[in-house]
Amino acid sequence: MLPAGTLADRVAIITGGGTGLGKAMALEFARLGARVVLASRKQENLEKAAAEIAGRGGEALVVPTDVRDPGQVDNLVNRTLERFGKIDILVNNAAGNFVCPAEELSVNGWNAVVNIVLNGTFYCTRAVARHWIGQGRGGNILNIIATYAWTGGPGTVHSAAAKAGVLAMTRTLAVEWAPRGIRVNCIAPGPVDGTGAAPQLWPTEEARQAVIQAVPLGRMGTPEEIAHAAAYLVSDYAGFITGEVLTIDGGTWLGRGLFKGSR
Ligand SMILES: CCCCCCCCCCC/C=C/C(=O)SCCNC(=O)CCNC(=O)[C@H](O)C(C)(C)COP(=O)(O)OP(=O)(O)OC[C@H]1O[C@@H](n2cnc3c(N)ncnc32)[C@H](O)[C@@H]1OP(=O)(O)O
Ligand SMILES: NC(=O)C1=CN([C@@H]2O[C@H](COP(=O)(O)OP(=O)(O)OC[C@H]3O[C@@H](n4cnc5c(N)ncnc54)[C@H](OP(=O)(O)O)[C@@H]3O)[C@@H](O)[C@H]2O)C=CC1
Repeated sequence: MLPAGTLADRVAIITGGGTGLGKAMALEFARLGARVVLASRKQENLEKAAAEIAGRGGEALVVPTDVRDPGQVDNLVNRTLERFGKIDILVNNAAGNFVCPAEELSVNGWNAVVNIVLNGTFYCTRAVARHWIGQGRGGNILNIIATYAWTGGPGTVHSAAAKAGVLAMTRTLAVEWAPRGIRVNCIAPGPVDGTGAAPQLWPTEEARQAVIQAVPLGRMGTPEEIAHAAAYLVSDYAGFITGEVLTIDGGTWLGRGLFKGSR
């Protein structure tokens, strides 16, 4: 666990910050001293998370935002600057997902997920980086992807394709903006319990157990485990890391040996 004060005086925008991993990251960043800006569509979720942060002595600004709309993203950046005067960290965490055979996926279904995950990440990234570059200062971007960005993800072609795009965006911008002092990294979580993923991806206990069976460490991850790693990557401790993917999946994407490693 990083010491309190690690993110002192930092201002962090976290998309999808009202629930799941986004909320866990917001709580952890606030514990470390950051002021956090929570952005997603549902004000009620954002307000609840902000109240929890305030209850622990932190400071959170709520800006209802649909990341698919570049105008709303500009508003997010402007509201953050009005309130805090600067931005240090952007976490592109917002996502949508559901399981659907590719041949049955509608054009709207494809667009709904790709627009949130790939386009939304670009709109937020561009808006924040334009500010940084205009000010001649650096910053930190963390993108939340998934291991099927490189393994493929049967049943989730929209999300897998979009996350692969975000991975390529991360590596591209890490190099393009390194001379600007902007670091760009990813976390690729494996299955994590207690978030909005559950009803979409493992809606029954049977489905959940089937997912756990695929994890060499034999359990799902926790939102807090992802949040601790996220805090490290956006902190000065990770100052020489850019363009990287930190996989936190209990060994899942590596698969199993044929003769050892079976549960
Ligand atoms: C070997 C096993 C290894 C296992 C390893 C597991 C690792 C886990 C990896 C997980 C990686 C990623 C996880 C996540 O991203 S979790 C995030 C989950 N959270 C959410 O999805 C919350 C937000 N979601 C939403 O807002 C919605 O679900 C949605 C994405 C659909 C967007 O909402 P919106 O209101 O904009 O969209 P609509 O409801 O109007 O729908 C748009 C079109 O999409 C079609 N649709 C919606 N749901 C489904 C479905 N379940 N099946 C098929 N189609 C669907 C909908 O019908 C609309 O299309 P049409 O207009 O054509 O009808
Ligand atoms: N949980 C898991 O097992 C895994 C999760 N991930 C990734 O982790 C991240 C967080 O997911 P998780 O916490 O599990 O799920 P959640 O459903 O809890 O989080 C998704 C968040 O995205 C927000 N969101 C969705 N659409 C939009 C939009 N158009 N504009 C702004 N915000 C939006 C939602 O808020 P609202 O509805 O208010 O807009 C919600 O807070 C995602 O990137 C996901 O792909 C990756 C691998 C595994």
